[in-house]
Amino acid sequence: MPEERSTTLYEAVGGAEALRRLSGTFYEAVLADPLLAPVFVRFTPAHVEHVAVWLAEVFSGPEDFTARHGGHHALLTAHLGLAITEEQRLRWMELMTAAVAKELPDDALLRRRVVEYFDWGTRIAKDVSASAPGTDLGEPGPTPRWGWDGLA
Ligand code: HEM
Repeated sequence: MPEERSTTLYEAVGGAEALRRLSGTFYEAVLADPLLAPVFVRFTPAHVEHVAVWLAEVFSGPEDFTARHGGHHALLTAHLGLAITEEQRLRWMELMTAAVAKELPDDALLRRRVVEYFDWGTRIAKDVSASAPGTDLGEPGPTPRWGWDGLA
């Protein structure tokens, strides 16, 4: 079994600092993209930090998104009403895959698992985005965890 499997994905990507860089590089590209920029009209710099904190928790780092930012329910609610198209989801994936290649360690399995998380997560964001703002999402359960074997 490779040594990397004994660490969390959070540790393997390089922790909070690496996730902040990933998020920053990604949103820089998003805001310059003609297909995605219109979806992010209400973007603020806090978004970069919130996404990094979310990813840290998903990859088994500190559980700060749950403690401070409303947890899984708030994450899903943020996407209500955005009406994300498949074309937009694919562009999001393209830009995130490029950001992963630029900012994360040169480790093929690590990068594959991270990109697989984004593929899974963007499908959920797209599904949720088809519902109107204010839709009752119920209790979605705890923040999902993604590891070396995918969804935990
Ligand atoms: C794994 C996939 C995704 C993750 C982890 C994610 C994460 C997040 C987080 C943490 C927030 C809250 C930010 C804050 O509170 O400042 C957020 C909001 C948002 N997300 Fe995502 N997101 C994903 C997919 C997508 C996709 C595919 C799109 C559109 C193509 C999208 C568009 C947005 C927008 C526009 C907002 C801000 C909504 C507002 O203006 O209040 N997200 N996302």
